[in-house]
Amino acid sequence: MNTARILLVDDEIAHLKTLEKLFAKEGYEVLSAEGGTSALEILRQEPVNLVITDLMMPDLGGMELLKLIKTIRPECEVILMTAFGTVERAVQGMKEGAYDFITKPIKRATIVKSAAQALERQALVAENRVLKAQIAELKNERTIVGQSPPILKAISLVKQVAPSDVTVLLTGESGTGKELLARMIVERSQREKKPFITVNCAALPESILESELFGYEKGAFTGANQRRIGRFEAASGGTIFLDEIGELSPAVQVKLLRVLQEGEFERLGSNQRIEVDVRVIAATNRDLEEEMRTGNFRDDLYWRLNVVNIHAPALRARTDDVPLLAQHFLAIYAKKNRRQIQGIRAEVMETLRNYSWPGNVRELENLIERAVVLDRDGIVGEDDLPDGLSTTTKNPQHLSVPLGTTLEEIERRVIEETLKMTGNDKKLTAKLLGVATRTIYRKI
Ligand SMILES: Nc1ncnc2c1ncn2[C@@H]1O[C@H](COP(=O)(O)OP(=O)(O)OP(=O)(O)O)[C@@H](O)[C@H]1O
Repeated sequence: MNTARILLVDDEIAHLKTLEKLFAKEGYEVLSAEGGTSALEILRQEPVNLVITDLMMPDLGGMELLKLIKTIRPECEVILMTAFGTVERAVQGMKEGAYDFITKPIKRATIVKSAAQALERQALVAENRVLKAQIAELKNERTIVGQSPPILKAISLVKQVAPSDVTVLLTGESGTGKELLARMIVERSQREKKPFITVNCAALPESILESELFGYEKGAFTGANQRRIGRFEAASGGTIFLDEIGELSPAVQVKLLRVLQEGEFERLGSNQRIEVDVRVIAATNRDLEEEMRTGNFRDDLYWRLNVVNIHAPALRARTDDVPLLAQHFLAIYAKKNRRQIQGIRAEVMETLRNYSWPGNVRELENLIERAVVLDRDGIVGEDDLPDGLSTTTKNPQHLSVPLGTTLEEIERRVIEETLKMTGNDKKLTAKLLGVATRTIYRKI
């Protein structure tokens, strides 16, 4: 059953009746008018989604009617029906805002398809308008887009801790927006105008990382031709963001612990103490508690870093944010690439919602950028998605168990399947199942 309302306008009564039957059979609600004037009368009183009108009518022609509709009901779509000799006028009609024109004699399939597409565009435009309004509202949240409870919780914690100098540990999978959250903390802190230095601890080899962070004196090692200050000194008075903190070697962990505890360190090859006032924000996509247990990460450092923990939720745990984020990136990349794109087809949005997003927001961002560049018809459709995305789409998985299964067995399977779905992320699994992480460990 289609809930849309279609108004048919034609002075040829027999033709009008045929169309009435056709669209009623398709399940639409159908209204009809035997001329432009009475069509206008109906439009003034009734909500109508789509008008399908003949061009040549004695009282008020299709073109005039089109212009009036676009004035009084701009959201209403219009399809023009035209006889062979008047195609040029119909083309003119497209310029005036008609969705399509169809030449007589009219084929059933053609007109039904065109009507369905016009209505889809209308729904899309309406949905995009709502999303745009929501995004405008979010502008003062900087670029952190999302309205789902887990991201709102993260944002609210950010606001709460930003003004103090407390050390923050951001956790969450890769691409969930940890760096963005770190920037938001800085922007809302008293250190906003001071240096903000970011270091990706995984990007540098262990030997170089230590000298990058703490600097070195001339002659500290082969190739150290002159003194160089490290990132901690560069960040003095401001903030340092240490990304992928789980990758730190034991030696660097010790030095970092001392900076956090005493605010001091030495450059490589020097005995001189250097004092710094730096706020530390650290991030990791590893399970540091697990790393602690296996002896890869120092307990004392962990507790120093984890004064406040803010968790950036995986995108699959907040699928309600997918349309907002998709729309947000669409606006950004359409502008950047100077492309006019009206929106994203409903079925594509559904595919995106159901996908499991192992690369999280970063993956969604890349996907939309690609779609914007590839798109040729002004609407992001299935053809603009990478091959196989829909087939790899993972609906929130279901577990079916025969009645009579023991609760113990059901629990075991739910935990196993949830672990699989989250890529063995115990913390996320615990969150999804509403239990403490240690419960998951215990059950495993
Ligand atoms: N909530 C969000 N709203 C808007 N953009 C977002 C959001 N979350 C992430 N992004 C964007 O996604 C991309 C990845 O985010 P970011 O680099 O902050 O993730 P990350 O968790 O630090 O990743 P990694 O662990 O791999 O360093 C960035 O381009 C960022 O701007």
